[in-house]
Amino acid sequence: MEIIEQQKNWFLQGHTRRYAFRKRQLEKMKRMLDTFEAPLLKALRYDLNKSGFEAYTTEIAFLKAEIDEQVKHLKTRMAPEKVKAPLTHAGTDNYIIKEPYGNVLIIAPWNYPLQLAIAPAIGAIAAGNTAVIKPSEMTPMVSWVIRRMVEEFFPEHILKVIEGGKEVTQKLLQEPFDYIFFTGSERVGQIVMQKAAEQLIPVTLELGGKSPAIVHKDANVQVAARRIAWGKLINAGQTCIAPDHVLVHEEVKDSFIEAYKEAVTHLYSSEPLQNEDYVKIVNKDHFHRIKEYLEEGNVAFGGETSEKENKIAPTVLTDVSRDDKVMQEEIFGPVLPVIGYDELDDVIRTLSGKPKPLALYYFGESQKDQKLVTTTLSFGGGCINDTLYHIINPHLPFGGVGSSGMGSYHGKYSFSTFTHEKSITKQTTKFDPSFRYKRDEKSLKIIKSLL
Ligand SMILES: NC(=O)c1ccc[n+]([C@@H]2O[C@H](COP(=O)([O-])OP(=O)(O)OC[C@H]3O[C@@H](n4cnc5c(N)ncnc54)[C@H](O)[C@@H]3O)[C@@H](O)[C@H]2O)c1
Repeated sequence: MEIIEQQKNWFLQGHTRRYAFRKRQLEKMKRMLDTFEAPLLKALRYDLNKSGFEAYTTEIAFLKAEIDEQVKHLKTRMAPEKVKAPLTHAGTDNYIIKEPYGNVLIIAPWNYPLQLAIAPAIGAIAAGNTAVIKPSEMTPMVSWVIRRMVEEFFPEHILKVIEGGKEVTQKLLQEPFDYIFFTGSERVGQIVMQKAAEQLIPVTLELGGKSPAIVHKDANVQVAARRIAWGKLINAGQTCIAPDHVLVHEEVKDSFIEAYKEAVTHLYSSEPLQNEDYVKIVNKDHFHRIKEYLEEGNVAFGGETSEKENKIAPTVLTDVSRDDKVMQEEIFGPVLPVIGYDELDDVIRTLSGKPKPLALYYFGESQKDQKLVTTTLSFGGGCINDTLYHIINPHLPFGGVGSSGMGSYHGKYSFSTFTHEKSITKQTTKFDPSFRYKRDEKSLKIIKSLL
């Protein structure tokens, strides 16, 4: 593809290695977001019915904060890093060169269509790469605005947006990119990794999964319900780290459901489907997929749907079984199965046997139990007594593990994701210790003592 050749050639000329260049591009990105704020908000409303508040806080503000963070630390992150050396290396200098990979491919999903297309690009550009972004075809208006704004602010040999569906992505996956950053489903993540393997292209995979919330008997149930409702219902549950289902101690199960209902009413009124800021389900296929889950359990509250608007009310399902689809698939919608348990150890045992989720949320006051859950179970990241908040801290790496992904980003982790750390030992020519050239007893003794 011609554009990839252009980006590669331009990269090889060395422009992106300079601090001033990178800083300028990041500042330009921020101006781009400012200039296109109104069309972006409109497009997010059109594709997903995101309110101005939700669209700004979860997409635009997030990106601006990420740009500021990268600019603030850019010089330090770019600089070669001096490291220590063992005595065998007396006289040497040892350092790591922060080398950009080159030409990066970013593939984005539809649920935070702006944030998840641009956040990796911020990291890629900060680290000195050129990039091609493939936004999601499922949110066509947002993708169109992303393409238009990037075209207006960036020459295509630095940053280029290519719109299209899976055929376009598959074509792109045949190109000799130097790095692939994919956000999306586990199924497509496997395809991307297989294609990348053919050319041994390094990848980051930001995938999904069923992220559980655990509410133990010593939890502040009101607070837990409010924070779970908030994290579940932002974007109508179409969030990769949304709590997928709740495992709640039997002693507090009823009070949790009651408190969750109150929290939902407080957030979206008693008729959420009438709330004009309540996010819609992205398309009819997903609408029907989620609606079918309602048949699988007992609707404790909610359950209303509007096919005309593609909306599903916040719903609590009880009496689901582990074989139900709702407990097998990533829900990615506002339906919350609530499952009771008696022993925390049983919960840990059950979760240990499942694929590693992208997030896990534990609610409970005992520090011993908090430690037990967070250190025994493997998951991408999460919170104690909250949901989603870990993703907003740029000092924490964000990413999955196992089936929920590999690699991480945000803040310094974005910079290092798009950077090859090249190790250099600079040897002195002032002396040349002879022990390394000889194979006698004395040399061996010296080497042993130095090591
Ligand atoms: N870990 C994260 O940060 C994160 C963030 C958001 C969403 N997700 C996950 O993404 C999923 C939802 O997003 P989605 O439905 O857009 O994901 P998806 O995997 O269907 O699509 C993601 C991208 O891959 C492309 N694609 C789709 N099918 C393809 C194919 N057969 N070959 C090549 N490319 C293909 C799409 O065009 C899109 O750009 C959920 O599983 C969610 O958990 C993860």
